[in-house]
Amino acid sequence: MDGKPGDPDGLEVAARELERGGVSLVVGTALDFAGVIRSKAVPTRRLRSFAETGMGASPSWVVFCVDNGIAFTPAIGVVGDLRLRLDVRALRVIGDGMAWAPTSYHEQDGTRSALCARGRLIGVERRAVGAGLAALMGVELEFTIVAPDGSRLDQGAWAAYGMRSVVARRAFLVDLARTLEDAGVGAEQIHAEYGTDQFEVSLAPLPPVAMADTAILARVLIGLVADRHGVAVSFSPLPFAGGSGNGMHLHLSLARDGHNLFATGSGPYGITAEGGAAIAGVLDALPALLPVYAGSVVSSLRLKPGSWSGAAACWGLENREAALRFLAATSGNPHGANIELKIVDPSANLYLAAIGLLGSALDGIERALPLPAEVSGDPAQTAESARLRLGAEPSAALDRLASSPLAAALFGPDIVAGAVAVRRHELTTLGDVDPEAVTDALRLAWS
Ligand SMILES: NC(=O)CC[C@H](N)C(=O)O
Repeated sequence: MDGKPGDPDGLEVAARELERGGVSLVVGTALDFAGVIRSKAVPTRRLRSFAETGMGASPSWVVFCVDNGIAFTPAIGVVGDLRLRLDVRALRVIGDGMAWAPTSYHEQDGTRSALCARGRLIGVERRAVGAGLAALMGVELEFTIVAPDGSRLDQGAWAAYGMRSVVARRAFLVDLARTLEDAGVGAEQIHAEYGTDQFEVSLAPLPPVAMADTAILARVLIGLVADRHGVAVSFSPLPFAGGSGNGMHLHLSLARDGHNLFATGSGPYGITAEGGAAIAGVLDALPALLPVYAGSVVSSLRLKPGSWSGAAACWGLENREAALRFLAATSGNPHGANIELKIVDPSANLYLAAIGLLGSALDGIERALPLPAEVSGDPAQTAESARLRLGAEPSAALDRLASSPLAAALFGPDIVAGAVAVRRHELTTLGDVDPEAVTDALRLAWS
């Protein structure tokens, strides 16, 4: 759209254009630390106000929990008011009379809030640029179609990656493809996954903030289209106990002066010294950052060996059991060499997860860490499999996040305390509940 922040007349003009185009409601989304998409909406006439003044939101918005409880911390209480400001540069018309844009949290004096995960990711992206690195990130969104009440749909038509699965859900998929195209999301694939009624939408690589914004838009649209077809979607990391998990795998490529750090060096598969250091940094930080990537009470149920969720703290070429799958530069890989963090799931706050991945890669480069040994087979079969295992002790992982100097540097102490508090709330309220009951309770929590 034409209106730019600081161009008030432009925003007034843009609002009138949107109204003429049938847009009556402008919705801004914000992710809380539990990974739930929260929103504020205004009549289109109020576009400028949403972008410039922002709409009020209590600081507690960032620590809302999956059950809508609030995990207060010493710094995040009932007093105070933040302003949610719409980033109109990312605004898209999404149909059904609505337009959407991401928001950032600001203080009342206009400065960006220390609790704003999106603002922090903007900072980390700038840090990469300042270090002479071009970072691109891609994301894969897995989800499961369910009945509106969260129960299973008819399963008779399902085959893993099956053509008959596509035929059975074609009305939804065709509408989804068109809706994603109309909103400019840039989906690269829309396909049936392994689990019953599980699908995946993968998005083209973008700079980190744009990637996270676009992924949230895609999730909103997937839910909107599902609703049009009388179904719902589960973005739970494990919708049904004993079934297939939903990942939100994050890809990262890094280039210096146009040279891909994972393809133009003399290490294995062409990995450069800096590329190896980036891989080492990401792996080194994994134990501490795990709750940022896959921290919900159902995430630990997904992170099991043999589920392609990458539950082992290692890397390997095309290794789907490794937390970091390495994708080499080949003619079959149009986006070039990159690393895929497979442990990330849809309960993550994607801004925080992107900060973790990019920030720990930059940390590895700054410390010039050596590339760790590759694990080329199934990590569960190696002698050190117990040491590599991720996700087994969620409470200990929260302690590691709370005391991690890297996490404090990347996210700031207030975000770390808030992120730990929402996950502790889940462990306290649902940690002892059996897998059937907890997957039932949270099936639609991230929808
Ligand atoms: N194709 C795949 O890689 C499946 C991934 C798996 N669904 C997960 O939980 O991450």
